[in-house]
Amino acid sequence: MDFKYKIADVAKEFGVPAKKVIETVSPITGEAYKTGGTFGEKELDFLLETLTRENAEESLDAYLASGTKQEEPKPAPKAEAKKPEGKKQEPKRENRKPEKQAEKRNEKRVTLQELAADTGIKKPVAATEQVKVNRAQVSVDTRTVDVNVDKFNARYDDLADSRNMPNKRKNQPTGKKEKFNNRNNRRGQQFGRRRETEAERLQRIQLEKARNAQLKISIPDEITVGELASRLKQTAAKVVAKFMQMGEMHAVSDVVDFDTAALIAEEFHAKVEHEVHVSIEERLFVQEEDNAADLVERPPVVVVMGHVDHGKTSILDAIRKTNVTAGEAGGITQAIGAYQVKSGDSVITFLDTPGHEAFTAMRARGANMTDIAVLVVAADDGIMPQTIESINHAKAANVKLIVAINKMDKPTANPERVKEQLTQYEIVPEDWGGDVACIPVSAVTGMGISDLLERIVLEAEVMELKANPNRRGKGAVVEARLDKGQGPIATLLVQNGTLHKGDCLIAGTAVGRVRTMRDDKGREITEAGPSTPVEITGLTEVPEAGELFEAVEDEKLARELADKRTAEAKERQFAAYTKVTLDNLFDQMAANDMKELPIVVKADVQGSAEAVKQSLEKISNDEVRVRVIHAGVGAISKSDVSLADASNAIIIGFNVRPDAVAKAEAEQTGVEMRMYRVIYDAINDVSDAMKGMLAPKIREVALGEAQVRQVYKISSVGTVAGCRVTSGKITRDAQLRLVRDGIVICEDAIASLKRFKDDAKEVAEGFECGITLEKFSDIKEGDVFECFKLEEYRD
Ligand SMILES: Nc1nc2c(ncn2[C@@H]2O[C@H](COP(=O)(O)OP(=O)(O)OP(=O)(O)O)[C@@H](O)[C@H]2O)c(=O)[nH]1
Repeated sequence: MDFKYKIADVAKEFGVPAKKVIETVSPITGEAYKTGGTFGEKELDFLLETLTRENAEESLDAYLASGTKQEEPKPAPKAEAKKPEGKKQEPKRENRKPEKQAEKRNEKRVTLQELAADTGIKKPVAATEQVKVNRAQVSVDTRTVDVNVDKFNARYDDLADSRNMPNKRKNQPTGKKEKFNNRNNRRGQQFGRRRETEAERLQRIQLEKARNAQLKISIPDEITVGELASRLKQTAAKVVAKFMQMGEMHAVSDVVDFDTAALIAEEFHAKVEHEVHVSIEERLFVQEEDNAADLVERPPVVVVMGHVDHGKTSILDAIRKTNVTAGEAGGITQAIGAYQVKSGDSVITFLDTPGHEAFTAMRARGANMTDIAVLVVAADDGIMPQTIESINHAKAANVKLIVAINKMDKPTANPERVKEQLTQYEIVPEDWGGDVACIPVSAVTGMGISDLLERIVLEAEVMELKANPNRRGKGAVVEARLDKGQGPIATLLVQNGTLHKGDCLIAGTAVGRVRTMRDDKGREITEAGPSTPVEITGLTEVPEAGELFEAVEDEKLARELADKRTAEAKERQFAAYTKVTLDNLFDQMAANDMKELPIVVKADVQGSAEAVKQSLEKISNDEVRVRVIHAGVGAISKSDVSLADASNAIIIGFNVRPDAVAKAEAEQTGVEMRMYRVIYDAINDVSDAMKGMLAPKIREVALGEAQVRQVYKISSVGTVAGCRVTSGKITRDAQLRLVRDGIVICEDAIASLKRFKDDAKEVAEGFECGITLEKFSDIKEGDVFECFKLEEYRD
């Protein structure tokens, strides 16, 4: 910024006539000035320079010595020190010793151009005009104090680097004139004050910091000692020492819980906050439990199971028909995989997914939709393998069981036999003193169907099934498909809350807004309460049956969660999902606090299945209870694998093999299947696994075969078999099995293996060798040596 100064003011301040100011400046700049006019900084600088030189002291020593001179008012500028030019030169001069100054005080003629260049004035001036300047003498004449230099120099003060100031003062010669000192003192005080203020300010800030900066740290549920130390801004050693003072020994890598860490942190006077990690799920889904006051009764959700051809579909049809005749509007146009029927004033929701496979497959995905399972048993057929499976699947899911003894219209119907058979599977009918309702029905004649419905309603009342309709809808996907026109269509069962048209929901990795919503009769509806099955469109992709869904407020967050789930699913594909296996049982017991080992047993005959089941259940110990959730006969099927998958069980096969589908399913789901031929081995393995001592499996690796061509008896060595290696190789450290006419005679180790007279490590195919065995000597010509080694392996 270019400052303008009034010439009259400048003259006044410098104590010289305005005319002199003009006369001094004008020759250099070449401009004409008026007394009442103004000029800029450069002119002022030049004026200062000239006046300073004119009033310069001959000798600084003399000047310093002349104490009285200080009183003499001199019309010299004294603000020079603050002018840029003066600033540039003054420190040089001040730093010089007086002698040096004297040496250098040679007068020198400086041309006006030089001076102008010095002062930064570019305007050409007459070369002849010369000003007598003594450069070495450029000094601050501080004797005149009348000049109000601050007026001109305030901006320099502001710009002045306070760091330079102390030096400046330090370099000031002592014994200056009083006024000089005074002014300097004043300035010194001024700067001193500023510095003091700065120091005070820093001190104050530090004090404040110390006071307020009581360290605030957040500690998660668990934290390592090292991490705690770093959050406390302490060394780990100090924190460990603090633990020791409190009577706890911890290493830096040890993990301590929140309470312990908080105690230590408080010892360091830190303020502790509990660090809570909020997952997307926690932010997205309603976390509060429903208030008891908000809960209202909801219809029971029922599924029908049973052996093939015992009449599941027929019963469901009969139920629907009963309902239609009862005047249900909308007719029989049941469009979706779940529907509601009325029994009296009550409503029952049926899942139209007959069979325990679908039921368990859904359960495997986390959906526990069913409250009651109707077990259909044909009165003429009695309990069949799939009936047993159904019983076990229902038990594993902990659902209420009602038995429908079907085909009662048939003359061969024998309900009593069915009841009797049921007791073998711990299902005791009511009329035999148990708690399981057995309702005789006929899907063909419709007999007993209403009794069955009434019974379902009764059981539901006892179960006090309740839900809160005044919350965002959540539930499970019953089934889903892709429609060419409408995109993904999903049948959902609302389990709690109310789902509205337009709601945003997430089901597994599928997100979207409910575009259309239809009930089980195909009617458009706008909202669906608890236990209501609906068919919706609007999802981005087809969710899997059994997937849980929930309506959410934040669609963006829901999409984020869907992405996260997709990524997790991919990760799971790569990292094998750790299912319980006998190999990892012990670790899983420790890590997951396992209290129960569920097992599915399959055997060749019922007798062995029962025997295996009982023997296994007996080996329960204090930590883990072995529970056989299903013991069946026949090859291991897909249904067994899905049951094991849903219940995190292992499968034990006794004299049976898995079928191809089950094998593939087990591989995919990571369900362990172990096959045994001896019950004792199965029992041993399970009990060893429970103790964490499961021996590794051992298999035989065939190395080669050799045929005995000749037998020599040598007194000092024993029996030597002269052999020819017919396949593979014979190695010195391997085991040998002696086979004679297809019968294994013995297994032994090789005592010596020689090629001619030399010891050999191994002999390859086509070569001859001499073999002696460690124990067995009755070797005969024509015997075959099978060479093998045993190898440990894990599945
Ligand atoms: N007599 C008589 N026959 C019945 C009754 N219920 C079902 N059936 C017959 O039994 C056969 C099988 O019935 P479904 O309803 O298909 O049996 P399901 O259990 O659903 O069979 P899957 O779907 O193959 O598992 C059909 O031929 C029915 O007509 C009944 O109460 N009485």
